[in-house]
Amino acid sequence: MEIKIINKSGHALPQYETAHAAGMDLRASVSEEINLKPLQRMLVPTGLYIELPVGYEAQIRPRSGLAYKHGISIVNSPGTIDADYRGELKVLLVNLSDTDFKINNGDRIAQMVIAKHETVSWQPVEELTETSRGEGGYGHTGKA
Ligand SMILES: O=c1ccn([C@H]2C[C@H](O)[C@@H](COP(=O)(O)OP(=O)(O)OP(=O)(O)O)O2)c(=O)[nH]1
Ligand SMILES: [Mg+2]
Repeated sequence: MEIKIINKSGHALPQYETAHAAGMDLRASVSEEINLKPLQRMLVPTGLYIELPVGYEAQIRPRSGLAYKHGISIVNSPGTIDADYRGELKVLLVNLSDTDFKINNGDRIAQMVIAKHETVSWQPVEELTETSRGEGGYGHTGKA
């Protein structure tokens, strides 16, 4: 499937890094180095604008390497890009480590997964179908 994209990033288009990867890495498109302090969050631009087909979304997810090695995550993970959004794709990074983290133009800061989604309507009712789980949750299975 082809998706329309405008690339103002100055970098190559996002690509799958391996044959069967689910996500494409997103690069920072910034004019100067960013210094993300501990617990600081920042909306980092990518210079990319996409036109998703109706029925699709894009999810902006953290990269596990950055998360593990540097505590870099995404505040609203997974970020949701709606099919009718025409603005610049941005990544809401947060530094969960206790040291500064520097981001340079072109660094791969996140990954994006394109996914199908349903659009539903509600059927208001008074009762829901019974199940053995019922209202149990939050670790209730396996208890005596
Ligand atoms: O990580 C993200 C999340 C969102 N967006 C863009 C695309 C998305 O379609 C739009 C709105 O996102 P969302 O619905 O998560 O934010 P909101 O706070 O509900 O804003 P709005 O009232 O504009 O929907 O912002 C991004 O660029 N990056
Ligand atoms: Mg919204």
